[in-house]
Amino acid sequence: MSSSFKSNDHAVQSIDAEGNFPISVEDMESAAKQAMPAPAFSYIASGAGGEDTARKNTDAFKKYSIIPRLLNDVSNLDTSITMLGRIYPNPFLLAPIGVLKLADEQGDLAVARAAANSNVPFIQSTVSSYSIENIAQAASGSSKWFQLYWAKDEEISFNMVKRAEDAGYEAIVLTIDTITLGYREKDLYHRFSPLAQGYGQGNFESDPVFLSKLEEIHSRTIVESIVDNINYPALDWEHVKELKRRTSLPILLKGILHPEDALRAIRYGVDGIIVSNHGGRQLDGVISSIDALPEIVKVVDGQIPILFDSGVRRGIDALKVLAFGADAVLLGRPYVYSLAAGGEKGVERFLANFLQDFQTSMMLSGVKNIEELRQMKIVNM
Ligand SMILES: Cc1cc2nc3c(=O)[nH]c(=O)nc-3n(C[C@H](O)[C@H](O)[C@H](O)COP(=O)(O)O)c2cc1C
Ligand SMILES: O=C(O)C(=O)c1ccccc1
Repeated sequence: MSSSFKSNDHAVQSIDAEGNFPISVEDMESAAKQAMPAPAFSYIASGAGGEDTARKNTDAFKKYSIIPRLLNDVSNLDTSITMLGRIYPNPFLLAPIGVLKLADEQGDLAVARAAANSNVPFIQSTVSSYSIENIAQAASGSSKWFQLYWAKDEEISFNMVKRAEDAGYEAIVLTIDTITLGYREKDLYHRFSPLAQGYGQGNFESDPVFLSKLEEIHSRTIVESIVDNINYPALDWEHVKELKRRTSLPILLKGILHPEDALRAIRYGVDGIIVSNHGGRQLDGVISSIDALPEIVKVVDGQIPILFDSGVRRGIDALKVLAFGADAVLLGRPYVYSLAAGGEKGVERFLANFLQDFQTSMMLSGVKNIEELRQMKIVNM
């Protein structure tokens, strides 16, 4: 029960003496709320505007149902997928989430280690609390991707992409829905900006290109310069072309909601898309991610991988995403709550529970591998 996970001096203590940890995401969220100052918790949990889209993301899952097949010997489950020329043991990745030090002093380092120990790739944010090199070292040998917020001064972006390549990252995720930060009423009320407080500068304070530019503009602090750089409303399809010229890594676009944009991504030679509304944190009033998915799957027609996030809370949600024909699922807020509630061990617990929930759901749906799962019957009733 969440009530037994009271505020803690250090997050790891919220796994109590008996080794208990919250099971449901709802209880993890309560534990995280108790472990963090109110503005920080609210930053993570809330959405933009009236939070209608954030609410819809989770609600919309409930209206879809799976129709299971039975008597299909599911004693040997295979949860692996092949994507972008690699085999991944699970159809899950950890969504890029910035400023993770808000939840735990070890931030991304703890998450990257837990992800590595759980065989789940970690997507590192541009505005992570620790640097690409720190994280590569903390979780060496594991699968990692890099998420890019295009910088106004593009030499900074290209250098970060190069650093990710050098550190062995496997793909670049260009986030296209955050050309300016969403209008987040709760953060405005709390006057809370984690970037301004220095939680998101791991990749900048370690970047020689960024630092040399900073010296050119003496009046700017690191923080002012980061904020100025990642606000980039000029982002356009031409930048996608340019990014393709600059890296040999696969490029995925994160934040696709319109089928025409999915098709355009294919025309521009993009390697994959992530159907996402940023967890309802950007434009309130946009379609829920799961409602956007089926039409996109239809037009993309298997040409490139389709990944998905926003609203996945349980194994059955992930099952529905894959049943609609997506290739992989990104987990977001739940792992941040588990980090705040229990540090690195908390994230490991959450991932173990989530994978168990997912595998149980697969078995009870009568599918033994992800290809069978993607053919499963899903209805809106
Ligand atoms: C606190 C927080 C910070 C985030 N930071 C980033 C980021 O730096 N880059 C990015 O592409 N998405 C970021 N996201 C969005 C996530 O990648 C993902 O799209 C979203 O969390 C999915 O919704 P869900 O958490 O409700 O499942 C952030 C989300 C949260 C909650
Ligand atoms: O809060 C977010 O959703 C996000 O993407 C972000 C953007 C800038 C800094 C930190 C997080």
